[in-house]
Amino acid sequence: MIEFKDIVTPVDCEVTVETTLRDALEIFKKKKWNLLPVTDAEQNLQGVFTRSGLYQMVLDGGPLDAPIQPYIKKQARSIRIDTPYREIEQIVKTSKVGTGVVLDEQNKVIGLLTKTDMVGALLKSANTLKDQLETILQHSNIGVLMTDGGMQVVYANEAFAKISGRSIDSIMSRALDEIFPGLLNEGNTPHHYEKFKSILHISSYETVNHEEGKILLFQDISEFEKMAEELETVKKLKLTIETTLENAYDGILMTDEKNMITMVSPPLLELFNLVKTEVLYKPVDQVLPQLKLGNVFSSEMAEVSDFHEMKGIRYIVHRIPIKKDGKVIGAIGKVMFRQLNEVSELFKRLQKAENKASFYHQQLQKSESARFTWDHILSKDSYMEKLKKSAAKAAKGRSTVLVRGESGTGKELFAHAIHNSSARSDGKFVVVNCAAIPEDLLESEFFGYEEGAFTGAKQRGKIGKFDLANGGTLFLDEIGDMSLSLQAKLLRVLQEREFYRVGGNVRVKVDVRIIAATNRNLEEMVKQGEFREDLYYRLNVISLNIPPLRNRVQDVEYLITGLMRELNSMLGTSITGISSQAMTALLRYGWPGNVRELRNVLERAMTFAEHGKIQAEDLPDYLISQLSRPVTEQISLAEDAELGAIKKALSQTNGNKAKAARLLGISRSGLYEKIKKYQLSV
Ligand SMILES: Nc1ncnc2c1ncn2[C@@H]1O[C@H](COP(=O)(O)OP(=O)(O)OP(=O)(O)O)[C@@H](O)[C@H]1O
Repeated sequence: MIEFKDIVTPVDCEVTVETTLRDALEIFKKKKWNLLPVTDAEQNLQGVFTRSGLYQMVLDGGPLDAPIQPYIKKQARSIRIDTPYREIEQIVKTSKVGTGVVLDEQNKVIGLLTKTDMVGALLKSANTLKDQLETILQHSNIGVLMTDGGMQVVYANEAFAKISGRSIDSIMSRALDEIFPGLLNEGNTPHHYEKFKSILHISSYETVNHEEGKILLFQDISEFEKMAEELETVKKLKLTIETTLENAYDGILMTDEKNMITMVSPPLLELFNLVKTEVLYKPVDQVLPQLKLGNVFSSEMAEVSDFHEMKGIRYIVHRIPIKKDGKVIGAIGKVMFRQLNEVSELFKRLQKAENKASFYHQQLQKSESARFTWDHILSKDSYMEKLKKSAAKAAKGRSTVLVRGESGTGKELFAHAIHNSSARSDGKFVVVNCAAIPEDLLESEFFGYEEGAFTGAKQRGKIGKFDLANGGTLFLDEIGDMSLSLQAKLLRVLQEREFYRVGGNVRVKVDVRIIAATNRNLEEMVKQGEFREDLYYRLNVISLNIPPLRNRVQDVEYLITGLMRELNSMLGTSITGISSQAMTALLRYGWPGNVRELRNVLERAMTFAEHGKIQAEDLPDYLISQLSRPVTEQISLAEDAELGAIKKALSQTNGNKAKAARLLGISRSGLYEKIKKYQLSV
């Protein structure tokens, strides 16, 4: 930067009003100045003695010793040394006076400012400027090309050489149109110049010859294109994250480096009752302080919270820091509650299954002992009550008992209770399911076999069920499924109270009470020759006929309550309620599988039930569909009562319609009509 003091010509001679023409001539001869500043003894400016003043004095014939005083010009042009350089430039350009006197801050004369000084300085600053500009242009990544008025290239920088793929030497001093045809026809407004992948600006300037030269600037946009591509990728990535978040199964939110919420998933908003627009760009520690997401900014580590609860829903928070170059620049909060509930649901079911397994394990240990008593047979039905009483009486004797009824009505339960209330309750209660054991094994199951009776395994012999039940009760379930040959052997034991083991010839005496059960029509089987008549009579000494559940109208609701209590202790649950819809569905159903089916349905529903109550949706579909049965199929309360009375009468009379009609006080044909109306299967 040029300063004024750098271009001032110092004055090293003293010229006063007394200076003589001779001295003045001497100074002018030596200095080539156009004027001499005239000062007093304190260097204050008195005026100037110009070269033309000198000539005038000589022409006037002034003696050489005469003082120059009369020829001194009083109005001298002076400039203070602290005048800014720009102003000096202006003064020099406009002033008619070629030379000015320079004064210091105390207005004392210190030098002269000549036009030569000024031109020299301007030239120097122009050169500096040129050097600076050239340095900038050479290092700029904007390609620069300059022509003179004749459109010949006068300047090109490195960046242009790079953009155009030409060396500077091959361009310089050549006609622009020749090297880059058509370039000059490009418009003056900045635009995309495809050939050089640049934005082109063309502007004009005035050359020293007052012609119009061109300056062409090329801004490389391949960098921008790369950036735009990157931006596009970032945008796509953002969209992907947003879509993922929108559809996330769990609650997720993200924060930035100031821990402000930048993204949030709908399940999270739903869980915490929040509105997206109200939480976005808010500090997470203010909106959801319970998540403690700020923790990861100090710990810089991912962490998992303890269990929390919201609206009765348990959740855990997984806090994850987002790091860049080792610095935490945000956080992700993952609020897991859905899987958690599923897992805990599975866990609950596992626990229930375990409880069940241990229950069955205990029961297994108790097998061969009768577990149930009359109290376990739940019923409010008066016929059932009577049946229990008669069975209890029969239990006291020794007679064989035949328990009949559809599958699942509780035949085995009766057998248990009979044994338990009999005099042989201390003895074993041995169960044989005649339908479940293969025919060829049934005999050895019953009577056992002697050591070495078979070649092959189990050489040591086997104790049969009769042996086991000695002194106790043998419960022959599904007796109707026993083969005729075995029926004969069974009959013999019943008659003679002794038997032979398989492969043995020693008579074994036994004292066993037989309780048999079947759901088959033995009378019909006898008729068909499938069941021995003599055995039938032998078994049918005391016959207990358990009515199906559909004929025990009051029992369904009573059993539901009782079975739920029992199942709760077995499953380890505490389901105590049942919705009225679920109850309606259960009451409307026909229960072909009887109490066993009801028990299974309840067990399943209690496994699924939440909040301590069975809902309709916890029931299997075929039961839910009871709710949507057409109205015409449904019956009124009065009809319900009527149906109940008919069912009861029929079950008390063992399906004897004449007796049932009498009991109901209606005609037989009237009963037939009603049986048809209610589609009863009798
Ligand atoms: N009155 C009742 N009170 C409580 N539980 C009952 C009652 N009747 C039956 N159950 C239960 O129903 C299920 C079936 O009972 P049980 O095995 O005694 O029937 P069943 O008539 O012997 O069946 P199957 O002929 O198929 O052997 C058992 O879990 C039993 O505890």
